[in-house]
Amino acid sequence: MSGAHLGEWQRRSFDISSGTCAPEQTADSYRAHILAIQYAWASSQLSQAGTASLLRTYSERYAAVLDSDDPRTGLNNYAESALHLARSQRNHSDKWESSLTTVNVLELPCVQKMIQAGTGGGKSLVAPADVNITVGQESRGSSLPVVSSTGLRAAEPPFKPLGPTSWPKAAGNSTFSNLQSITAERPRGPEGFPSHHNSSAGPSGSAQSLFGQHASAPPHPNPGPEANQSVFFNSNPSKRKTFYNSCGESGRGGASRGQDPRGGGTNFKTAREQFIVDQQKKHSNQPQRAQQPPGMVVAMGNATKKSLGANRPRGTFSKFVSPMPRQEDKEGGVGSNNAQETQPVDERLKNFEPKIIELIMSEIMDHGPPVAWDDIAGLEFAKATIKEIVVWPMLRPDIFTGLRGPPKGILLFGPPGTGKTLIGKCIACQSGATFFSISASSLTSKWVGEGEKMVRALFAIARCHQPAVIFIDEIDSLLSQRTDGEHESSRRIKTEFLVQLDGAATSADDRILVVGATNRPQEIDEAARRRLSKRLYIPLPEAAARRQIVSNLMACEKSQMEEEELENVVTGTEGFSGADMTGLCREAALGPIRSIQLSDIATITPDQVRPILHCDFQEALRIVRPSVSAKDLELYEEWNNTFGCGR
Ligand SMILES: Nc1ncnc2c1ncn2[C@@H]1O[C@H](COP(=O)(O)OP(=O)(O)OP(=O)(O)O)[C@@H](O)[C@H]1O
Ligand SMILES: [Mg+2]
Repeated sequence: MSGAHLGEWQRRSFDISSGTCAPEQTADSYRAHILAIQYAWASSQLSQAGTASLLRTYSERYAAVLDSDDPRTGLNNYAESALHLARSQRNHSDKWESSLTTVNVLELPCVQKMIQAGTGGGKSLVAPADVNITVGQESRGSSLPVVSSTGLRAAEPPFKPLGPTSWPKAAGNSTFSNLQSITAERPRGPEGFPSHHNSSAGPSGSAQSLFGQHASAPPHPNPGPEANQSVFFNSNPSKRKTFYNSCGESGRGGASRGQDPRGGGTNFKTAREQFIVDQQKKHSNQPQRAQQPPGMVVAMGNATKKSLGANRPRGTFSKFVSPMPRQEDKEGGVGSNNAQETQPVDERLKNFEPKIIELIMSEIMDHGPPVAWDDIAGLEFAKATIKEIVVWPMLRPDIFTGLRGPPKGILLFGPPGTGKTLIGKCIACQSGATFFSISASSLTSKWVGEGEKMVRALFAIARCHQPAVIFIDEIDSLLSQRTDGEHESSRRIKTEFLVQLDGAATSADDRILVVGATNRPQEIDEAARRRLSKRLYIPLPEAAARRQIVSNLMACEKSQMEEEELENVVTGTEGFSGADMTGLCREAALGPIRSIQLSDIATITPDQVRPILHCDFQEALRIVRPSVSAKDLELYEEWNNTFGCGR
């Protein structure tokens, strides 16, 4: 042996004999030893005699560790699994009596029918395709069909009195197939499936295993009492119980186990099946977490709105769900297990850390109250453009192809409080696309150093859930001009974002739209500006829009205002943003409360509160001022004239 091998050998021996190893480590070391010996022999480094002697020594030591039932020195895992197997064996002392008798089998209408068919020229009752079934063998010296271990016993030919000649010529398999097919086609009911059909097939002896496997019929996905009425009428209660247990478990755990034709040995389960069964038993009494919370899928025409984060709904309207995985989820509870099985992780996401995918998913917008286009006052041009480039292409991708293809990036810019975020919410509700709402600050600050991974994962997930809209509020903080002094990590995020945007823009097949919103369009990097090719100005609301905002808000309150009074409010709010208008209405709504005597405030009923009047608005107008200055407006107008896509 070379010096290197010898050194390794000695180190392992020392590891084992040092006495500080856990039994698992000792067993591992011995296993490694044995492998090394085999390897050395295979590469002619050890003689055969030496190999045999070493193997014997180490195999014995290895076995001693495995078999010892002292938990400090041994694993005893063989015993554990053997005991487990022994425990799960079915009870053979469970007496079984067949209720099949010669007489009652012959009385079966299906048998009668078959006999008639047989005597009537051997015409088969079923189409040949239906007869392609696995059935028992023919008993020697007789043309009677018999089922071997899974059905009628060969030792007791049940139709003896008739004699072989009374049976149709179609011997063996097809004859019995007829019996099976007829039985399967008969209407189910007590007389259709009498208790005669008792089986020795063991716990999994469902109707199908009783008669062999029907190849042309798919297995019942959820074998239940209805699908297995032959057992329902089994006279032996403990047999029935065993059957139902096995059926229930196979229905949930292993898809086809209930139809296992192996008969007696079907109690065997793989470790995974056993685990699932154990988990089901454990959780069967616990309320299951809703698989699909309300609002998770909203059908929009022929498109579907998937809210991926809806597994953990947020917002004031939803129940609090802890962000920490629940114990049963950790344990691989039934719900989570099923969910994992039914929603396999997309191939394209396999290179991303689950933590990052989870973070992106949890960032996906929870819509809260739905926003309709009519809820957005004014902004007619922006709304029409967005409908044209977002909603319709999402709904009719077949029409919006080639030059009509929608842009891959939109920028909504304008003064604060003009409804940019509101438009984002509306797109979420109305487009029928998977909507990702990520605030730029969460990408830049929350996971320092993870930012570019997040961006990559975000686009990868969006690609898996097309059509998708990625809405990035305050996009200026993500895509501001790159400067020399900026932090390396934010520069990397920007670069990654631009790369991804380019990818989304260049791939014709991808239906991913990035919508950015900002009130600082000047700060956006020129490369990003180019990629957000449709730049829509969201201006301050015009008079009609301001009127609509006030009317909409007052419609929900008790108010009394004449048309001229409303007009007066509208003219008095020139330069107000949508948010300012909302603020004004809130202030005015407090007017009636302020007019209540302090002594009455504790006792007054809601209907005794007077309606909101014009004077309340006049009062409110003294307090609420517009938040956007004329100078700011000029900047927006200028930027719009230079880079905007509006009229
Ligand atoms: N056009 C509008 N129609 C109806 N309500 C509006 C409109 N614009 C603004 N609002 C009201 O103002 C609130 C704030 O609007 P929003 O958050 O969309 O503004 P924003 O443009 O995103 O502002 P910021 O640039 O500061 O983020 C909305 O919740 C809504 O109540
Ligand atoms: Mg906003």
